[in-house]
Amino acid sequence: MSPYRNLEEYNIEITNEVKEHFSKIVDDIGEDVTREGLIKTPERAAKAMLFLTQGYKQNAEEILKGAMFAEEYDDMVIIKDIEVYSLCEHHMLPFFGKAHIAYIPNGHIVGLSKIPRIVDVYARRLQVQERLTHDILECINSTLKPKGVAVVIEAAHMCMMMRGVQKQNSVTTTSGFRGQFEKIETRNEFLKLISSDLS
Ligand SMILES: Nc1nc2c(ncn2[C@@H]2O[C@H](COP(=O)(O)OP(=O)(O)OP(=O)(O)O)[C@@H](O)[C@H]2O)c(=O)[nH]1
Ligand SMILES: [Zn+2]
Repeated sequence: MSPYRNLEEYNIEITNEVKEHFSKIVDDIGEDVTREGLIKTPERAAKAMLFLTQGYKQNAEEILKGAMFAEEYDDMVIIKDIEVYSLCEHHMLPFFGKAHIAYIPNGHIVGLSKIPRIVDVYARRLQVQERLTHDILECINSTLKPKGVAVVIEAAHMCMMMRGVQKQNSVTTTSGFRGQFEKIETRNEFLKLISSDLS
């Protein structure tokens, strides 16, 4: 089975069930679900929600294992500014921002696109930013077994912007470091490179 399962493979019964729930929500908030503009809304919302949570059906380890190549390169590899869109598990509202990821190979490198792909696998679930950071970190660490891995995520949370505390400019930064990145010099080099426009 492809590790990149997507919407086309979604179970029609689940889509219809989620659609019925959205229909009820539209009704419960006082809207007219039969109004022209809203007729297809429960179905669209169901498909959007299933798309945004498709990570539960995907396997990040398989994605990484599918493109690991033996290579004697033992310097830092950094992929920065990877867009992240996730849903906070408390309010099911989006949080979004950027992930910066680095690893130091240990006999194997990985296809570059696979790093953003595994970010999406873990982001497309109900998450907290801390767990998202650690899920990505542990997946790379246990699958690629590099000499070191680092993950930094900077994100804004709609549940803190549109409602609740209503702060528009706060950004949450989470990070995780394993192996050689636990050494302060290596970690600082990574942090310096992700803050530069030239890395
Ligand atoms: N640590 C962490 N907290 C998060 C994340 N996303 C949302 N939250 C927080 O989850 C908390 C849930 O707190 P509750 O008091 O149960 O919910 P609430 O009454 O809606 O809280 P307010 O947002 O303060 O109105 C809030 O403080 C949110 O800011 C996340 O990724 N990580
Ligand atoms: Zn929230």
